[in-house]
Amino acid sequence: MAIQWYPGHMHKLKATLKSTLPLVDVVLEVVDARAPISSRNPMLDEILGKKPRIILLNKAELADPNMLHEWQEFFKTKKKYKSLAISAKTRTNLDRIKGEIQQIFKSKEQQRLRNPRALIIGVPNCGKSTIINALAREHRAKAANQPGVTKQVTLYHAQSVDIYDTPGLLWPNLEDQEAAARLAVLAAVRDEVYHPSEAFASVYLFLKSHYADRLIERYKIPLHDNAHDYLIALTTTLNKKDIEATALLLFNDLRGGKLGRFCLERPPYVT
Ligand SMILES: Nc1nc2c(ncn2[C@@H]2O[C@H](COP(=O)(O)OP(=O)(O)OP(=O)(O)O)[C@@H](O)[C@H]2O)c(=O)[nH]1
Repeated sequence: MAIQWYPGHMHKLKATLKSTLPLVDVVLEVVDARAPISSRNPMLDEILGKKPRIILLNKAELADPNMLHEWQEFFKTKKKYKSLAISAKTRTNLDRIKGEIQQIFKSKEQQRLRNPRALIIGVPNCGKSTIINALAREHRAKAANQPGVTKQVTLYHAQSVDIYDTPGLLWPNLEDQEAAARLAVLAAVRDEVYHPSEAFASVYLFLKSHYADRLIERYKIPLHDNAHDYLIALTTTLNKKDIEATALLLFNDLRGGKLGRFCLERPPYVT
């Protein structure tokens, strides 16, 4: 698969975070609730160090509720950060983000002098801008360049919290091909950079073991042992041009909720 890691990005990420982290009280790390590990950059742990962090499992309204619950339990066991399942689209749990930020900020001396400051970070398409818009509503204001902060960072004054945005800064760990495939299915990487049939092959067994009934109900054909045979059969049934077109159609059905709420991975300790 042609999904690749871009080496220059880590250097830029480290440099930008080095100048921005001292300015903020908390980091909001946004992940996709349907693949919370694949949509994280594992090096972020090391770079963020001890900075208080809240992991936002966004797009929760699209995620399989049972698996989402497993993920929430998983993140609860991690002492390093808090976690919240949210939906920027349906505005679920957005007030709790501000509540959690304020709790972290409470221990700071400056609390009466200024708003808490949060840095929002996450891989492309995880929903950062939508979250900022939803949090800020009519109070949103984009500030000019901040001294000492690279141009990569923008400050928004939301109501009762200031949010630093980092567009295009964090890239997923695309060296892990399985994780990259999940991101491809979730539209977190551009369609041109991968072969849909290969991405589908990576998620097929997971879909087959957890969502077989939904696939059968929607496409009315039995599941096959391997992804390739299944795609060939489905291509004939749906009268598509080739298996790439069929895999893309399937992704669009998944992304559009036509196969119901789903996740593409479970916490490591769940078998
Ligand atoms: N269903 C659903 N869609 C969401 C949610 N949050 C964001 N989206 C959608 O996800 C897509 C990406 O959202 P953005 O806010 O642009 O994501 P971003 O992280 O700022 O993306 P980059 O600018 O690429 O870094 C958009 O189509 C949003 O409408 C959510 O909670 N639920």
